Amino acid sequence: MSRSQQDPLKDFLVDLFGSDKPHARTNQAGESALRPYRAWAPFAVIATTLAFLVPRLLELTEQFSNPQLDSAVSAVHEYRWPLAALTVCLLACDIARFLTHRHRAGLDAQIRQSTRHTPVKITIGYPPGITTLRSATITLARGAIIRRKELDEFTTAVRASASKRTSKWTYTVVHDAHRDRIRITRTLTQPDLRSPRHKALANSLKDGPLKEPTVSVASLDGDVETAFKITFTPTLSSGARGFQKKVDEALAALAGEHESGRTWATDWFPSEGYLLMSLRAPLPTRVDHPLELVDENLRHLPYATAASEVNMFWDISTKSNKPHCLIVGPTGGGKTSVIRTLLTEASRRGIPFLGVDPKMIELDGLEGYPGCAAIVYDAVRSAMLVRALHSEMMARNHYVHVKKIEPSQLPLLIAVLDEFFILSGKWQRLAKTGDDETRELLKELDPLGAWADLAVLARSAGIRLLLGVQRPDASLFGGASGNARDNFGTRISLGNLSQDGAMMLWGDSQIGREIDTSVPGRGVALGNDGVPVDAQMWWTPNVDPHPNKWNQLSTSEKKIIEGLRPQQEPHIAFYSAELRHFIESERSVAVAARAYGRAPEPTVLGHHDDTPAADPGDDFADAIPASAVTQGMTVLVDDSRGNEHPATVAAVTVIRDKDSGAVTETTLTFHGTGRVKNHITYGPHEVVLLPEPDTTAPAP
Ligand SMILES: Nc1ncnc2c1ncn2[C@@H]1O[C@H](COP(=O)(O)OP(=O)(O)OP(=O)(O)O)[C@@H](O)[C@H]1O
Repeated sequence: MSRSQQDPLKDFLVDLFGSDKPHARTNQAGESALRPYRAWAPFAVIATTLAFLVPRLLELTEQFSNPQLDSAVSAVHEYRWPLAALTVCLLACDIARFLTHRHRAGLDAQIRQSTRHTPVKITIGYPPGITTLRSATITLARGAIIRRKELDEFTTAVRASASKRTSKWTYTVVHDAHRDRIRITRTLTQPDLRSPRHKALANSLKDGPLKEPTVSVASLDGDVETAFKITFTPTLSSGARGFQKKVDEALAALAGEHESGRTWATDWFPSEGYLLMSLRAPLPTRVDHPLELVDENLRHLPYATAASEVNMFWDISTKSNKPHCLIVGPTGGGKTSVIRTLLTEASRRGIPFLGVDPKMIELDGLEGYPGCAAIVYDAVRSAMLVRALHSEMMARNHYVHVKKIEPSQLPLLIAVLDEFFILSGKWQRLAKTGDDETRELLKELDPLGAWADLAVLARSAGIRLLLGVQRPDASLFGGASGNARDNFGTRISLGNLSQDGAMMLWGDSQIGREIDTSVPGRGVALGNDGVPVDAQMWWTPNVDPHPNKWNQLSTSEKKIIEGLRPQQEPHIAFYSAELRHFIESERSVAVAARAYGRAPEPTVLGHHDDTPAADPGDDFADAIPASAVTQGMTVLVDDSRGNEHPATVAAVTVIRDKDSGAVTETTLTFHGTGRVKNHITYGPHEVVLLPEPDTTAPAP
C-alpha cells in the first residue's frame, strides 16, 4: 500500500495544490506525462478576503494610517465585489480542473497498468463529471499496439472504478487503432429487464464451457421466452456431439420447466457459432398408428413421432441414401410393432413384402395380409428364400440392363429378416449337425453370402431389406462385407443400448442409452436430417385375423387394423423364376400347414409321450454372436455325436483385426474334467446357441 493511500488528507492536498513531481502516483510502467495540478483560486480568495476586511484592518492599525494608504485601501475595498465574483469563477474553474485532473490521473494509471503504454495526451470531455467520468479520449504514441486482452483489462478497470461510485452508467471503451487513440463514453445503464431464466442462463454460461457466450431472446410468447439464441466463439469441442449433449443437459436444467409444459431442445450450428434453445412439444407416450396417410410420398414409410410432432419415416425411394432398415431391440422392446407399422404402411402404398421369422411368433400375423408374398419360418426354407431373393436381384439387374430402363422404374419389394442371429444360429447348427442332404443344400445355398450380396447390391434392384436384431453387432450385418452395415442407413433402436451398441448404431457412445423404458415403444430413430432423435414408435396391433388373436384386441385396436387394410392387394411382380417358384411352393406349404397343421398337445410329467421329437433346429432359445458371449454365460456346446449340452463359459478370448477392429476369431474356454480345459474357436460370423433367452442385452 502506498503512503498516499494511507493518508487520504495528504492525498487530497497533494492533488489540490500539486507536487513538484510530474504526478504523485506515477508507477513502474513509466513516467507519467501528466502536468501537476495547481489551483488558481487560493490567491484570489486571499485577495478578496483582504478586500473585504481591509477597512477593519485599518481601524485596528490607526496609528499607522496615512492618507495615501487610506485611498489605496478604499480603492481595493471598492473592487471587493468584482473580486469576489472573479474568485467564485476561479473556484468553479478550479473544481472543474481538479475533477479533470483526477479523472486524467486515474485513466493515466489504468492505461499504463493494463497496456504498459504511457498516454501522450488525455482529454477529458467537459463538463468532467463530478463522481464519475463523462467521456475521455486517450491519445497514445504513434503505432502503439494494444492487444485484445489488454484492452479488456483496461475496460474492466474503467468500469470497476466507475461502479464503485454508481451503477447508473455503462462505459464503452473503443480502441481506434488507426488513430492511436482510445475513446471512453458512457450511456445510461438500461434497467435489467431480463427474466430470472435469462439471467440464470447468461450468468452460468459466463463460467461455462462455451467460449465468449452471449444469450439473447430469440422468441417470446407474451412476456415468456420461448427460445434463446446463444452465440459463442467456435472451438474444437463445440463441434463434438458428446460436448454438445452435456451442454444441452445443463442448459435444459438451468432453464427449468417451462410454463407451457413443453421441454427445451437445442439445435447446434457450431460452424456459425451459435445454438438455438427452443421449446418442443414433449414426446407423446403413445401414438396409435394413424389411419390417414401422414406422408403423402408413397416411397416414405412413416413409423414414429419425434418431439414437435415430427414424423419419422423410412425412405425407400431410389434416391434414398439409407435404403435398408435395421431395427435393434431386446425382447419385448416393441420391434415387432415397428415391423408391422412399416409393412402395413408399405402395403397401403402398394408395395409387397416377404419375411423370415425364425421365432415363428413375430410376423406370423402378417401371413395372408395384402401384399404379403410369404412369411417363412423354417431355417432351410429361409435359406432357400434368401438365395431366391438373390436370384431375383440378379434377374432385376439383368432386366434393367437389357430393357435400358431406370432402376427406379422397377417395382419395390421389401424383404424382412427378423431375429437374424437366431436364423444364423439355425443355419450354423444345420450346417454342422443336419443330415448329409441338408448340409449339402445349405452349403450350396450359402445364405449368409447371398445376404451379404443383397445388403450391398439389392438397392439398385428395387429390393429393400428390413433386418431385426436383438443387439447390434458388426460381424453379422452382411457376412464378410464391411460395407453392408453402412447400407442399413435407416436405423431404429428400442429400449436402451449398451455403450458399444450405441457406438455401432449411432457413432456416439451416449445416444440411445437413457431411453425412458417405462414407455413401451420409446426409442431412437434416425431423423430425416440424418441426426438420431428420441422418438415414440407407433403402435400397430397384431393384424392376425385368427379369432384367437383378433378377439384379444380392443375395439380401437380392431379399428386401426381395419382402417389400415388396403382395398387393393399390392401387385407382386417376379423377375426370376426362382423367387416365383419359391413363393408358389411356400404358399402351398402354408395352405397345407393351415389345413392339416398339427401341434402336439401339452403332456404332463410321467405321462407317456409318443409324439415325434421336435425339430432339432428348435431346441435352443436364443443365439448371439460368439464375440458377444461373456464369462459365466451358459451356452450350448455340441458333443461329438451332434447333441447339444449346456456349459458354462470360463473365459472368452476375442481376437480382432489390428486395423479395422473387426472380430477375426473368438475362443470360448470351458472347464473340463480335473485340470483339463476345453477350448472352442468360432469364426468371425459364427453365433453361439443359448439354452435360455439372452439376458445380457440391455433390458427394454
Ligand atoms: N409402439 C408401441 N406403443 C405402445 N405399446 C407398445 C409399442 N410397442 C410395443 N408395445 C407394447 O410392448 C409389447 C411388446 O411389443 P412387441 O411384441 O412388439 O415386442 P418385440 O420387441 O417384438 O418383442 P419380441 O422380440 O419378444 O417379440 C406389446 O404387446 C405392447 O403392449
